[in-house]
Amino acid sequence: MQTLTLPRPDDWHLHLRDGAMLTGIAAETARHFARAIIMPNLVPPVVTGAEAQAYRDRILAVTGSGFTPLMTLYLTEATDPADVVAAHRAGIITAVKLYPAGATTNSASGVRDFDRVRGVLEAMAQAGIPLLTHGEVTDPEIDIFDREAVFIDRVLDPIRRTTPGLRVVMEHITTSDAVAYVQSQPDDLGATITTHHLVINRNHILVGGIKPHYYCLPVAKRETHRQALLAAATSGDARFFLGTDSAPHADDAKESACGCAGCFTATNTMSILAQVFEAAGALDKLEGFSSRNGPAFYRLPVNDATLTLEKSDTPVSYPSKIDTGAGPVTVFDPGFPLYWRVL
Ligand SMILES: NC(=O)N[C@@H](CC(=O)O)C(=O)O
Ligand SMILES: [Zn+2]
Ligand SMILES: [Zn+2]
Repeated sequence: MQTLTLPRPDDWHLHLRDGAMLTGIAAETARHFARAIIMPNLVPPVVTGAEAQAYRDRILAVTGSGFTPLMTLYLTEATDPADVVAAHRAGIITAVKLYPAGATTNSASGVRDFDRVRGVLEAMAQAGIPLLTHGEVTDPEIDIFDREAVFIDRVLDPIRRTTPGLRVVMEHITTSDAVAYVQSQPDDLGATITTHHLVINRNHILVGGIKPHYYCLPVAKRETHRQALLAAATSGDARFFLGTDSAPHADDAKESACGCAGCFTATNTMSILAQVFEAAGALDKLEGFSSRNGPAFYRLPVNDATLTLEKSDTPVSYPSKIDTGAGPVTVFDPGFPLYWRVL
């Protein structure tokens, strides 16, 4: 029996939601991951240090202390730089999240005019607080498949040039353009890659009928982009690390005439990744991607605890849905059987 033991992985981009959904899904992550960067796009969003602290307490009440939620603030044009710096200094927050207004789920309170957050970004650069970006422009003229590449040119690169020292994570990258941009920059820039973007391309969403459970933002691109993401994730380059962007929505909100964006992958992420990395001939690179590169970027220790995966001869079973008090949530289906089981 083949086994693989890793330092316990972390998830550097995760949606846990709140209330009944949080209660129903938090264990799916806490079972395998030691820490996660918790996205702040609740309704209403997590914008102050006090709100982040209260949200952290609600998460810990569900997970218990074996899991460490690393909190983020949702950047708005009214964000107070002093509050951000104080929350960071007090150990309440790890990073700040930039959503262009209207770019994705619950982003209406995000940023419209990037000049209006310059003061916050400068304070973050000085204090060493990373900025996490949902990297898509919202200009209706720009095709949805081009929105990430245009964001890099029009928004991200100008922000980084005018804010020296600002550490940035490009979240959930989906294009070869983003991979190339990270590779061209110094190591104050990192990027998370999701599990699902290593598995699906846009055909999975659209061929043979529309598949709402494969719809997320940024939307999956053509196959050449998936291959670029896979090459980056398996390259050993420490600037690329796992952020699942596991984003639960109740099935009735996904299977709708206007379905929500988000794939829920917490349950089977580690099994899928082991399989994908093995198929790419890079099983030895999984440890860096899921357990070492993220802590290195965030200047945190690698976890002492471990996680062991075992390869079976027969496919492992996992639930197709998680029942939550907020309704059932469909678990991402990679479209192939999984043989790696987390022990
Ligand atoms: N990725 C998604 O498609 N959805 C996320 C938001 C986000 O990460 O952009 C969500 O909150 O549902
Ligand atoms: Zn996003
Ligand atoms: Zn997300």
